[in-house]
Amino acid sequence: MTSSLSGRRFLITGGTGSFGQTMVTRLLNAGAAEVRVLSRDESKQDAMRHRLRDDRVRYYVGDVRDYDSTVKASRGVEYVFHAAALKQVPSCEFFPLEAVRTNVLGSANVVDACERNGVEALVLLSTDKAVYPVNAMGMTKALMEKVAQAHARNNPGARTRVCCVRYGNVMYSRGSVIPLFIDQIRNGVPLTVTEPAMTRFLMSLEQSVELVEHAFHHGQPGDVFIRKADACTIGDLATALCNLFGVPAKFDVLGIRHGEKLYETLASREDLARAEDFGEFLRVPVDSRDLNYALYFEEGDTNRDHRVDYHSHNARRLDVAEVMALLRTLPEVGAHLDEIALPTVAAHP
Ligand SMILES: O=c1ccn([C@@H]2O[C@H](COP(=O)(O)OP(=O)(O)O[C@H]3O[C@H](CO)[C@@H](O)[C@H](O)[C@H]3O)[C@@H](O)[C@H]2O)c(=O)[nH]1
Repeated sequence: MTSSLSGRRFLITGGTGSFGQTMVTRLLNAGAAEVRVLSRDESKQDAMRHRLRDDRVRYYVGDVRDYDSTVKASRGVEYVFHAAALKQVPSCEFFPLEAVRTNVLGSANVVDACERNGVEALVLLSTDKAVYPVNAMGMTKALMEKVAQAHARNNPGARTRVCCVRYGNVMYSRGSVIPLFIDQIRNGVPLTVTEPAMTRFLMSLEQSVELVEHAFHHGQPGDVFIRKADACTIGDLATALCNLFGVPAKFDVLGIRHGEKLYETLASREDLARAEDFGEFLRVPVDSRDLNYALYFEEGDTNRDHRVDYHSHNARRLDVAEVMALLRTLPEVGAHLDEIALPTVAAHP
């Protein structure tokens, strides 16, 4: 990816988040000429500015809900990664219209602004929760995928190549369960496990960035790219963390929260009927049949009946030892482990 990024100009919406910060650093290291960050929170931008100290990064305070913000931020850039979203499941359940405004209408603003400004490629970040969605976050991300696909289908001569990526839980992302469990371990309280048998796909931040890079290089208009991943139960994840920190595994079992599923689906059987398998990645091309009624109603899809969805209950399941090994590879977990391994320095009298 390095050579093709060198000298190019990028925009990352939601650029101060976990994904955004990793992507910004990667683009700078690859020699990007300019990386813009569009986000709402000026203080997070300020913290990032101080941390990076790189003139190639430009900060735009704004909101994807405001079309004007997206037009201004994407003017003159060649590539856009759209990560800005409302992504906490419980809060989207209580405020679904807010999720519609950011995840659906905001994403449509980004698509339209890119097209208007002649951006070459736009990659939108989706989630496994968009497949057979049961919660407002997943439903709005599913609609975001539809907005991207409709742009491709309705505009064969489009200036912007728009595609999506879909992935599962990113380990140690902000507000997610792993940092929460580590806090609970450090505070000596039982871990609040919702449902020990619940499963989730596990992915590192680096792997999510690689997926976006893959889509950026290989995506055709309307594609959805999926990265295959291993899964584990939440009970095993909690046990693995307790084992790593050398504390007994004690849980408070809370029960499933608002809008949660027992397992997540990365690719539906409908996706798999059209998907191309590239080993680590799946490419699901847009269903490009047009709205010609004869074709729409008479030319059915015969290829999906015997397929099984790809979900976190039937994906490769990591056991406790494997989850421990995976957690050890995360720099943030390593830092916590180093901290507790440090010998205590005797206080001066
Ligand atoms: O106190 C807690 C909090 C969570 N969980 C469980 O841990 C798992 C992961 O939870 P969390 O880290 O909050 O992630 P999700 O709710 O699965 O959603 C995350 O993962 C999605 C990808 O599937 C992203 O799109 C979302 O933005 C992100 O919040 C779930 O099974 C939860 O039920 C607990 O057991 N105890």
